[in-house]
Amino acid sequence: MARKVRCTCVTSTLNHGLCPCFRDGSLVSSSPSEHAPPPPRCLLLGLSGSGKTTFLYRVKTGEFFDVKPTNNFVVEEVLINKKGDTITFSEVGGTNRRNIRLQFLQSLPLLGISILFFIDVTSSPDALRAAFEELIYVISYTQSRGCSIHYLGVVLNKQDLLDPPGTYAKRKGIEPRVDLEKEWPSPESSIGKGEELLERQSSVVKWIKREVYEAMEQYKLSQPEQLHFISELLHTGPDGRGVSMKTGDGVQEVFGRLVAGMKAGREKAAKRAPLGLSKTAAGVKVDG
Ligand SMILES: Nc1nc2c(ncn2[C@@H]2O[C@H](COP(=O)(O)OP(=O)(O)OP(=O)(O)O)[C@@H](O)[C@H]2O)c(=O)[nH]1
Ligand SMILES: [Mg+2]
Repeated sequence: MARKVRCTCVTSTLNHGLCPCFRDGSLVSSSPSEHAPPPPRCLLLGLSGSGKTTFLYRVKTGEFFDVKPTNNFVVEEVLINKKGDTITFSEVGGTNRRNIRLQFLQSLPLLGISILFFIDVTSSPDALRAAFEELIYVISYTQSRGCSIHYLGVVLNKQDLLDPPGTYAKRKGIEPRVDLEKEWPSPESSIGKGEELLERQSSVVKWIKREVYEAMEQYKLSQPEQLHFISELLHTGPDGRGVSMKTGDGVQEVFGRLVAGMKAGREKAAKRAPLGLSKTAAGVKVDG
């Protein structure tokens, strides 16, 4: 039965205490009709501190908020067009132990989902490895449950903190955290030795991308219907921009790609699936 609840998320703050949320695994919907299909859903996943909540606030309000680590999970509905269509984002906090995330994933109907997976590009190589492991775990876990991933966007966030000379961080007066020349990337031979410094920045991205593809091959995982590395936005030089939830650069592009990718992935999956497989056993239409 559709009902509204009072909670403390951003939507409720903006909407007089009312919002559509999953609480304790049960669907609470503000749809006008309880028979209307639920809005497409996207999981926001990634290690703690990678920028998931910051993204959520950005797309919800257009503003940057300095947020605290997420306990358990947060659910927000975000408008995608003037017709009033929405996406429901579910952020699973990265500080929790994996079994909490597992429980959350288990509570969702999983026939087809979309995921934005956040990676902090300034992480140390060890932390990046942990992020890859988590990403591979998420892909293999969803596939082991017979669920296809309609869209997977890997968001390489915090590019404002990379520090090639003359690029974004310096122009904006942001204190760079990673000096690419000195610290990053050391992933051994994968980075061409004689490269110009500015090119090394995009090498970081290439390295991340290659690692993910290799791991998927190693574990024999199927490709998601749509897979984007939100990395092409990383341009260097005087007009360089990056993906940064802090500065807001690339946020619209991430969102736009997600919306288009979810639609394309869903259509691709529908063509492939035999009739009738778009419904769960409980008769709930799974969308997005
Ligand atoms: N410089 C910079 N800081 C960012 C960016 N995105 C997020 N942050 C900061 O990184 C910290 C962690 O961001 P969150 O959005 O809480 O990260 P999260 O992935 O939701 O973390 P958990 O909820 O613990 O899983 C916050 O202090 C943010 O302000 C970015 O693009 N650039
Ligand atoms: Mg969070």
